[in-house]
Amino acid sequence: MVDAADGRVVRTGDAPHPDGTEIDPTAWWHALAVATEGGLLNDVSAIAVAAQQHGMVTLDGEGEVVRPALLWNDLRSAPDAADLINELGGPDRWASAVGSVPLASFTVTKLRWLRRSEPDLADRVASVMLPHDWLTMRLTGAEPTTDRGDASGTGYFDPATSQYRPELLKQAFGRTPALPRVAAPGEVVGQTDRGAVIAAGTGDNMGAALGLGLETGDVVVSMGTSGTVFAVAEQPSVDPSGAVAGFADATGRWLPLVCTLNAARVLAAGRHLLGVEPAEFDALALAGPPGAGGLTLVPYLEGERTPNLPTASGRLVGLRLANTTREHLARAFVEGMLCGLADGLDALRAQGVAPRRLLLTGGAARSLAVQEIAGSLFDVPVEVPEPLEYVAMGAARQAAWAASGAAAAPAWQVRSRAVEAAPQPDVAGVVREAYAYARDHLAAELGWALSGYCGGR
Ligand SMILES: Nc1ncnc2c1ncn2[C@@H]1O[C@H](COP(=O)(O)OP(=O)(O)O)[C@@H](O)[C@H]1O
Ligand SMILES: O=C(CO)[C@@H](O)[C@H](O)COP(=O)(O)O
Repeated sequence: MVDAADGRVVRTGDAPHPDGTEIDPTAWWHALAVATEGGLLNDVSAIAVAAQQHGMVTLDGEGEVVRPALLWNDLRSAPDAADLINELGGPDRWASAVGSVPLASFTVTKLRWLRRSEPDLADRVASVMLPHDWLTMRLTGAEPTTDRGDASGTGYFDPATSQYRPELLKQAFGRTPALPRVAAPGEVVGQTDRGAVIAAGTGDNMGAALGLGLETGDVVVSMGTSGTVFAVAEQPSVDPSGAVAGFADATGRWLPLVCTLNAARVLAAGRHLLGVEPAEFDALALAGPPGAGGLTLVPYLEGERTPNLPTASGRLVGLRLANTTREHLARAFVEGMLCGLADGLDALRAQGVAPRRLLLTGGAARSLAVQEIAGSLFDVPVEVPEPLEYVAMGAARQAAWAASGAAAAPAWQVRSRAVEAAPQPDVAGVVREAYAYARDHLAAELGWALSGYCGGR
């Protein structure tokens, strides 16, 4: 909860999300009740929901949930994604139709999986929506709505025209269930019982972009469960390689974005391996030499989405007597995670994004080792915004915008601190070459050639 005048945080609440990649959406409703216990929302004038993108919430004709929602990081629909790409005539056809090449995260592939694997349940589906759409509908008690930003992660919405592509939904699912109405940026879509206005809400990355007040030249490197690298753009983007998803943002612009499956939890795995807490892990990583003495981690611990290697596992290469130390290992985990995101930055550049500064966000941005090593590894100045939940800040800013009835979101100041470590192109070059070599070998063993990915680095 923030003060609409200046974006100052007044109160916060939270509730945990269970592990796993599918969940009954009612758990989100209960989590909202826990997070707002004690009347947190009683005197608010406006609310918006920002939530993880993609996913699949299916409802029957009575509005009841048909099956647990599949989340963005559920990879069971990877073969369905490949089928859909082939059926339409290749990745470039999808990129031109909906701005993105559908991977297992995208709703359209999950619907194909449902039709193929659970046809009886598929037959019961009357409407399909996204996590934030469902929660918003529960709050308004009215017709379901979505926004351009989240809709652009379905695979059946064209962010360039802001129109659904029902023929693509039909191709995937055999018919076209009802879809939420796409609300305009800043629109009021309903009211709570207490009279607070409800804004359209959006996907989490669009929320973070709004919360951070992104401007041209800003690139966010977000390290939460997913790793995302994104920027606002004045034009839609189309990347047939599939590395960059051409999403819409929450303001009427676009949000080219690269998403990896392996970010903060790679560091958690490193801490677990070494049996240390975050502060000690950071100290170890900073004590390890740049390049970790030739030790390289390709961090595909959850399979990977970008590059599209859903069956991959991680790989640690270059072990020698001299580098088999706790310091080298911790350093290799941080560098491996950041190299995956640096590849993402290259993919954004290939789409015409010209970064002037990087903003590190997400839970892992709290790590001093991540901050310092990012400062030397990336070839753009790095800043760390003051630690806030920027997805929630974006939802709040959208809510304040809707309540104001103004043409644009209110201007709130975002404070950030420059990371002092300067880019070290020579060191970064060596680290990234070693990473690219290990990454490409891993991909080749899985039968994939990544030539063209990130400029063939
Ligand atoms: N100091 C830290 N160092 C490294 N990782 C951290 C630190 N603090 C929190 N994290 C990690 O951040 C993650 C949560 O980040 P968050 O951005 O909230 O994720 P989500 O994408 O799930 O919203 C957790 O995996 C947690 O381990
Ligand atoms: O799929 C994407 C972006 O396309 C993810 O960024 C999800 O939107 C959610 O990520 P976490 O909040 O769980 O990290």
